[in-house]
Amino acid sequence: MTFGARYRDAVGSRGRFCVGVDPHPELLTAWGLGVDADGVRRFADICVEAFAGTAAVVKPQVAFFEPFGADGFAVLADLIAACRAGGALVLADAKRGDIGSTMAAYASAWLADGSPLRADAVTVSPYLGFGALAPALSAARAADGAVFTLARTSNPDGTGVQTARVMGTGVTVAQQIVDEAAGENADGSASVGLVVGATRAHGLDLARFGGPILAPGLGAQGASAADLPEVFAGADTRWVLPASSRDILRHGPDVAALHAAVERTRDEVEGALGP
Ligand SMILES: O=C(O)c1cc(=O)[nH]c(=O)n1[C@@H]1O[C@H](COP(=O)(O)O)[C@@H](O)[C@H]1O
Repeated sequence: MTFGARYRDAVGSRGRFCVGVDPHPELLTAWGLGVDADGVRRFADICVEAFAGTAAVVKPQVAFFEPFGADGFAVLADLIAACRAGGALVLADAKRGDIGSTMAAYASAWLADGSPLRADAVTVSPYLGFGALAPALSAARAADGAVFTLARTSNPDGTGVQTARVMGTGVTVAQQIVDEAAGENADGSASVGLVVGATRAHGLDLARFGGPILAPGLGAQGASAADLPEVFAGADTRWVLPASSRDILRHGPDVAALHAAVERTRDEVEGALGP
């Protein structure tokens, strides 16, 4: 079953929302946990309980596990496996990007069967050239998984480079990434997703893009569900996947409150985007 089919099933039954698992040190402390591997493990266990059976997509932010070394990666591996076992798709937010031969190794870590970190999808950065992502795209297809490539990020610092014109064309860097990603999805597999922040007008033509569009920025970065129809006017909103981390996680460590926050935000998103 292609990633596209699995994705449609997940959002069809659970709604369009991606919850981020970002164990910031401040959140660990606010949850009464230590800023150490044991604290991250407890944080992850609570997130599994609250999200694995509810959210269509769970997105662990790898950066917050890395400071704990091998112990942090062991927690991450268990979180990924438990969320997948609970029926959520897992998008590992690792933002990998390197020369092609190195991308193949990254892709096998996050997408190959048998890897301890095997997720359904991984975020990648196309700024060593979209073509450098080719081994990751092949690995994604082989695994019925996906890579989500940054296009127009939610942070203000990205604007200069992402809205620059590609030499010899009138097309922005971000639009060229969208167009190349759309070409990869022409086979209908939806094995390439985009990352387009929900925080502002992105200036992209997304009309021909047939794959998931991760839209981070809800809550802590200022975007709201009510902004989504305008920001994603012109896109096929069935593919838009709004995401939030801190605005959900601030309701922890109470499992019921976290669960309710996901359902509430998902309902707001579904209401705003419409069928
Ligand atoms: O790829 C991402 O998920 C991402 C892309 C982007 O443009 N902006 C962005 O905020 N993110 C990630 O989405 C999460 C946002 O967290 P909150 O601001 O707490 O909702 C973080 O893990 C970011 O690394």
